[in-house]
Parts: sequence; structure tokens; C-alpha cells
Amino acid sequence: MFDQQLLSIPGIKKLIGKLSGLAVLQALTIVLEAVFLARALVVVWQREKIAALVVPVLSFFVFFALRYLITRIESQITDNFADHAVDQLKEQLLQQEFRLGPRMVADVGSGHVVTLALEGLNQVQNYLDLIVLKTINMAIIPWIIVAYIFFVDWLSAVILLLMFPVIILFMVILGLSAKSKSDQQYAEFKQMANVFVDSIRGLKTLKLFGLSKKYGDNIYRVSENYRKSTMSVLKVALLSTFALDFFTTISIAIVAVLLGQALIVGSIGLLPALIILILCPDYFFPVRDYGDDYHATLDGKNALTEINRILVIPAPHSEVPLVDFQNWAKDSQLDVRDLNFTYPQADQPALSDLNFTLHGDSNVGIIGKSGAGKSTLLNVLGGWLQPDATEKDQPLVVDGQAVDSLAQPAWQKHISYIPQHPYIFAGTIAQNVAFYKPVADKAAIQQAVHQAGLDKFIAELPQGLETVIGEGGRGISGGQAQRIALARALLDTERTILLFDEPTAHLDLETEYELKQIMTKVFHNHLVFFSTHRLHWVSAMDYVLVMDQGRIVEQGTPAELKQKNGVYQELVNEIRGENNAE
Ligand SMILES: Nc1ncnc2c1ncn2[C@@H]1O[C@H](COP(=O)(O)OP(=O)(O)OP(=O)(O)O)[C@@H](O)[C@H]1O
Repeated sequence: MFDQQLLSIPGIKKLIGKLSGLAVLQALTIVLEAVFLARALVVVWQREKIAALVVPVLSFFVFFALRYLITRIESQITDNFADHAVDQLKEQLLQQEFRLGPRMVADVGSGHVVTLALEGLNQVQNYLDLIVLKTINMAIIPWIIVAYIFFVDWLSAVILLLMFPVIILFMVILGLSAKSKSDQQYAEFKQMANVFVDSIRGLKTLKLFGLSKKYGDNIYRVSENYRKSTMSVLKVALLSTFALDFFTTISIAIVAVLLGQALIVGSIGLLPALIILILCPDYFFPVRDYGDDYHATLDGKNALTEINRILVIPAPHSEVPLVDFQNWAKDSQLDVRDLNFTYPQADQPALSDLNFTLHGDSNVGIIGKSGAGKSTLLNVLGGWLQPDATEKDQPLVVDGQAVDSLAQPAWQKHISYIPQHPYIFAGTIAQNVAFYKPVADKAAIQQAVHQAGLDKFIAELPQGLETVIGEGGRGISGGQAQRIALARALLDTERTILLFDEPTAHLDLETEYELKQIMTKVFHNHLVFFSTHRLHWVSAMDYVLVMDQGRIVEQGTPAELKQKNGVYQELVNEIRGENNAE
């Protein structure tokens, strides 16, 4: 019944210990509260003097207050624990996102990553808040109460004990049904989040192609599925609450009737009979409380399972650390030797036997048709994918140090990655530019903005660098987003290695031309890897890797490639042909 994955949360055992102690205390206060309340009632029933009421009534209020105090302490402790655990999970999830890099979003789905990081963590918090405390109360309080009842009247205790497994059995049956419905609901939720975020992202394209209505219907259908599965979870939840209430009421009624009969025949006194009757609802309360909230916490349980699944995705890591690497310098050298990479579950390698050597501030173009392996190579160079293990020499050599992968903090802290759609978050232009270096001063930001050719754009804005862009802010064009990404890379002068993944693929030729003027200036004092379909970039490179089906089929300077009249030239001819055909 106890979710095993909870045991892996740091501090949970201590929490269980504290809550168990408090549950024992709470059970004792419940018993004493019932004893004194019953005494007060007996005093009133037997019309004794008012003074005889003082001790039981005062004692009742003391234990009543104590019980309330204990429940407050319990919820305070669990709240603190849940807050802390969720903060840690958030931190771990973020770190894992950084470790896995751009491929995580591709693997998990961008919508799902967003909903997990926001709503999912809230659901986990709610789950931790409720489930640990309620499970412990259910595991401790009823047994102390029934043990006490056993000493007062063993028959009532036996009836209460007999009803417990029946209730648990129903809870398990309904719980299993709720679990399978909740799993389905969570799958629908994931799908809805991914479809929704992807549709929002592609809204402009959908509108241009007149497909927005069709996608609207698609979103409606996915949301309907989610609504229906939510309703079926709620139906089971209601049924379960009804079943719990029904069985507990029947049990209390049976005990009450038997106690009534015993009172009539005089085999039990009024005081013990009243104590048992008052304790009966408290005996069942923890199990009802657990059952009532069980369904409400299932989405939190699913979110926790999903977060744990992401946390254990093996992040690329290096067995051989890169030591003594300060930064990429003019005399640095990178050798790639017989490098292979295979995606998990793929039958063929996405990169096969790659070999090349680079020096200093090389500007390396990576070209090839779609699916040739350009992005995969960039991900390996960024350390987000780990080359296949080899029995021969290590596949990467940085400044003479052979390593198995570039998942090395010493390497990665010098990298800037600029994809086709750089992420612009809701904030000012200055905050967006200072993304890699939040402590940068204004002069440095202005300098980076100037180098990235953003002066004119910013001068036209009334609030300049303080203009809010991104979600809810001023819209910016694709070219401006690229320039902001470039300014980001330039601001952190420690980041001397720039990885560009088709940065201009979506821009019109005029914007691309303007951006090219800026970018080529930036290239000369960085190590640049530039993946592109657009071959005019080749003239701005001093080395080119031509890829096809995961292999480097040609490499050399642009002049050498032209002279060879080989695959590169074929590609140029092919693209010219396509352009002419258009
Ligand atoms: N996550 C993945 N799992 C399995 N195979 C993948 C994955 N990502 C890419 N591939 C496969 O690896 C190969 C290389 O893909 P990659 O994205 O590197 O090509 P690319 O040259 O960058 O293509 P494009 O120009 O279209 O972006 C392709 O066959 C692709 O189907």
C-alpha cells in the first residue's frame, strides 16, 4: 500500500519516525478525550452535582486541544517536508535537463517537460502532503483504539476488527480500478500537454497553411479524451467514498445495537458503552480519510513516477575526466578518431567512423542532407550524447588528452549552443542577453548587444534594453531572436566554442544575409561548428565536413572540396538544380 518510490526521498525515514510518534500520541489523546466525554455524559445522565462535571469536562477540552495541536504539528511537519522535497526534485529535474541537453525535450516531449516542471511538481507536493501522514495514521491509530476497546468490551473490538478487512478489501478493489483509470488519465494528460504546446508553437505555420481550424479540432478531441478519463476517475472516487461511508456506518450501527442490547441486559455499564460508541467513528476515521484522498493524490503519484523516470535517464558522463583543460585557445587541438554513435534502440549507428582534426579558432561547416547526422554530431561535440564505447583508443582527444566523451564540465562551460529557434524567455532584453552570465554589468551587455548588431533595434524601443520580450512581452522576429542568442554567447567571453544548429534555416534570405555579416565577424576568435543546409555559408568556413548517412564522406577547406569535384560538388549541383526547378 505504501508507495515504494517514496522511500527514496531523502529525509522520509525521519519523517515517518516523527509522524509515527505523533500518531501514537494522537491515538492516546483520542482515547482519553472519549473517556472524559463519556464520563461527563454519565454525570449528566445520572444527574450528579454540577461540580462533578468540572474534571471530566476540563479534561475533555485539554485532550481535545492536545489532539488538535498534534494534528497541526503533523501537518506542519509534512508541509515542510513536502516543500523541501519538491524544491530538491525541481533542482534535480533542472540539473538533469542541463545534463541531457536539447535531446531531453526531444525524448520526453516539450509540453510534457513544461507541465511536469510546473503542474507535475505541484501534484507531487500535494501527494507528499497527504499520503505519508494519512498512511501512517491509518497504520497506527485504529489499532491503539481497538486495543483499548478490547479491554473494555472484547466483543465490540472483535466486530470492529472483522469489519476492517472488508473495508480494506473494497478499498483495494476500487483502488486498483482507480489506479488503472488514473494511469490512463495521466497518459491523456501527457498527450494533451504535448499536443497543446506543439500546436501553440506551430500556430503561425498552421495559420499560414490554413490548418489552424483542423488543429483546433484536434486539440478539442485530445482535451475531450482527457475530460472523459478524468470523469471516470472521479466516478470511481465517488463510488469508493460511498462504499467506505456505507461500511463504516453499518459497522458502527452493528456495534451500537449490540451495545444497546448489552446495556438492557446489564452486561455492560453505561460508561464503557459510551466510550466505545464515541471511539467507533475515530476507529474508522483514518481509513476513511486515506480512502477519500487516495484518488486525489494519484496524479501526484504518477507525476513522481514520471519525474523519477526522467531522473534515471542515463545522462552522458565521462569515465575519463578531462583534466588540465583551461579553455579552448589558439593552439588547442581536437582530434576525433573512429567515433561512432548509436541511439538507444536504433539498429544502426547514426554516426559511423568519424575522423577529423581541428586547430585553434577553426570555423567548421557541417553540411549534408536531412538525416545525414549533423545535429547528432553537434550533440556529441556539446557532450549531450556519449559516443559508443570502444575497445580501441578513446574517440576524442582534446589538447592531447584522450577522453571517451565531451560530457565534461571543463569543456561544457566553454560552450554556447545556438539552435534554429533560440529560447527567449519572458524578461527584459538585458536579462535575456545575460542568460549565461546573470551578473554581467550593463556596459558589458551593451557591448555584446552592439557586437550582435542589435543597436538599431534597441534604439527604436522606448525602454531600450529594459523592454520586456518573450511570452507576454513585445514580439520579436526570428532574426532578432538569433541576434539575442548571439549576444548571449558573446557576453560570456569564457564561452569560446560556438555550436550553431541550422540557425538561419527559417529566415528569409535578406535577414540571413544581414545576420551573416554579424556572425562572420564573431566567428574569427571562436571555435565554431556550424551545421547548415544552406551552402553559401561554406565560403565563411575554413574547414568543411560533408556528411551522408552518418559518415563524413568528404572533408577539407572549401577550396579543396571544390577542386575535388566530389560529393560536395554533387550537393551544390543538386541544390542548384532544386533552386532552378523552383
Ligand atoms: N532520438 C533519436 N533516436 C533515434 N534516432 C534518431 C534520433 N534523433 C535522430 N535520429 C536519427 O539519426 C539520424 C541523424 O539524425 P540528425 O538529426 O542528426 O540528422 P540531421 O543531419 O541533423 O538532419 P536535419 O538536417 O533534418 O536536422 C537520422 O537517421 C535520424 O532519424
